[in-house]
Amino acid sequence: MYKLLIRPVLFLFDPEKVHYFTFSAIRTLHKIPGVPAFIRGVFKVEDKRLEREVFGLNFKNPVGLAAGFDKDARLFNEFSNFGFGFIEIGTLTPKPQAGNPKKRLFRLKADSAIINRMGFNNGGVDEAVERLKKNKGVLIGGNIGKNKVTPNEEAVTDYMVCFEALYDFVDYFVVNVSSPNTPNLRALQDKEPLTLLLNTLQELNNKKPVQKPILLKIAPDLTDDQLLDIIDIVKDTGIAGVIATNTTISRDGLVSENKKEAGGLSGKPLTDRSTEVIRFLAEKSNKAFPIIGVGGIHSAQDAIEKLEAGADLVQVYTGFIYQGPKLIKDINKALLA
Ligand SMILES: Cc1cc2nc3c(=O)[nH]c(=O)nc-3n(C[C@H](O)[C@H](O)[C@H](O)COP(=O)(O)O)c2cc1C
Repeated sequence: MYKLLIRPVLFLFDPEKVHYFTFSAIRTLHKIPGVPAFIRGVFKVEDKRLEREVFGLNFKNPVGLAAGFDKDARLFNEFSNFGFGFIEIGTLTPKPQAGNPKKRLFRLKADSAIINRMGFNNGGVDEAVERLKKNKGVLIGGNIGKNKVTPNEEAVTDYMVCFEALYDFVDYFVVNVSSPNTPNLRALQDKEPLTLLLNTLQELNNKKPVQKPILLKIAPDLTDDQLLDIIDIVKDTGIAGVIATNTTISRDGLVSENKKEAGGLSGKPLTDRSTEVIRFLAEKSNKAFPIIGVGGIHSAQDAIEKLEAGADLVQVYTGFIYQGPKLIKDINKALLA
């Protein structure tokens, strides 16, 4: 129904407007008695065999909603009704920021892809915390970043502020240094600044009565040498794992007119590269740490390939837009087959 009826209408309009319209529609629908239970009935697949224990957390199933969709933690309770095993909110920054000027989100329909240059538009971490207090039991990842105006030399403080604010309200953390849309952010992926950043957060974490898993989200554009550095950094800093991958700056093989837009590319053109990164990390590290696989999952088979390449969990974003909520059910059903 989504691909035949809903998507053709949604795709007639500006993608960012559709995003906010969809949020209002889902919120409104959830206020109608019986509808949340109906949505759960249609989409949720509950089965012991889908449960996973990864970095000490118990996931009801291995399919999550990737960061950037519910940046401000507005709708995580409602989204979990569509069958996700976990929801990653963010990227959040200490202070609210508007992000880049519109238009900044582009569909590449012929490529089953999206280009975005949102630039961490978000209402700031404190506002999100207020909403997270209304969590009805959803497993939440908190994806954190730095404000655009914060120079890289002071970036550590921004991540610390977000870590402290979110600590009581998320189950795991994601350090995002891989978005292509905040100038110079990806320089923080270099060995020295990254080690400093992760060590500092680990120190904060170690002071807490309970340590929360901290993961690093990486770009698909890293070279093999840089990926080997990442393996060393994960070992040296003792963080819990890696999310592979964020969007790419590559434009290889695209046919859509919008391919010239600046920003990060997600969706089908990213499928193979992100799986390759997962396989490389898993093989070269001898599976030393858990990996969340994300990038171009548009079918159950795409998800299975990532799990077989070494991912412990997967996330979807662009595939959710192109395929609709049935994608999550398809993946979970396929895992039971
Ligand atoms: C519009 C949009 C906004 C995004 N915002 C974020 C973000 O704020 N933080 C982040 O870590 N990743 C962000 N991402 C990246 C996704 O979480 C994901 O890593 C990437 O899109 C690849 O997965 P996909 O091909 O399933 O979309 C964003 C992606 C899109 C399309």
